[in-house]
Amino acid sequence: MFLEAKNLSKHFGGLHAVKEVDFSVEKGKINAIIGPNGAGKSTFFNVITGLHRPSSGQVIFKGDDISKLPPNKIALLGIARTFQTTNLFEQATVFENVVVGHRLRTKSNLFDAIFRTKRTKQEEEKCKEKALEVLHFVGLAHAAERMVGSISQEEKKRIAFALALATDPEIVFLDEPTAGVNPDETEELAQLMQKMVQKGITVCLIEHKMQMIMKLADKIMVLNYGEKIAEGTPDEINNNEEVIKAYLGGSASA
Ligand SMILES: Nc1ncnc2c1ncn2[C@@H]1O[C@H](COP(=O)(O)OP(=O)(O)OP(=O)(O)O)[C@@H](O)[C@H]1O
Repeated sequence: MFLEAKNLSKHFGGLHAVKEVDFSVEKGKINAIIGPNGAGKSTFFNVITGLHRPSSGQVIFKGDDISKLPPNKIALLGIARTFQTTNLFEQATVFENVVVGHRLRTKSNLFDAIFRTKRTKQEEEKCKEKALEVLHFVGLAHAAERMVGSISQEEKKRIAFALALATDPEIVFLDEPTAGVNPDETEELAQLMQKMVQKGITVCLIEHKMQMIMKLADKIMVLNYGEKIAEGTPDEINNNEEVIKAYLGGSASA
């Protein structure tokens, strides 16, 4: 098993945001989590990526229980994530925003930094190379020196992907990666996710855009009031009575 949630729950006081969810992320595939607003999707991501400790249950990555590890340790294992609202530095360049991603993999300490040791210089070079590589991958190399404040929403989404990729992940968790962009841009970001999978990275995303997710995902889990109500291929989800009742017939947006 690659990455697996086992009987995972997260409570906030009396509120069961995630309730006894079993889910395994398929390696090398596009895995999607859908569900109405407040269904627990982001909380599920937060528990898996270490932002929240689970109330009960486990997260197993390549055989090890990672449910009590802090986010930086989880990221070091090769699990990256993006957020719904990407917190980028608007007054810095695209390059400067992305270069920090790979610092996760560096070992320089305060001493190295103060005395600009060989190790620091080599590691800084590596971070710069990595930033250029991932900006190229996401199609933003030409915009490297532009200020983030002056670029489009779609380009900001690409920066979020680049930042996650700069950590050298095996799996990326993308929280609504196409929110706030138009249909053509949505299609381009979907292609970028496919390109990530072709590169050997496993993708797990939260998405509200149903048409897009039905075309893109290999596997879908549906959450409703914190509980998994269905799991399967897009076809299986499309034809699932409980899903239609809880979600597709209700607040879904195209
Ligand atoms: N830190 C928190 N403290 C208290 N309650 C929270 C916290 N985070 C989330 N919740 C609650 O948990 C429930 C699930 O929220 P969550 O954000 O995970 O849902 P979601 O499916 O991602 O929703 P959306 O699609 O609107 O982003 C909601 O009722 C929310 O108000």
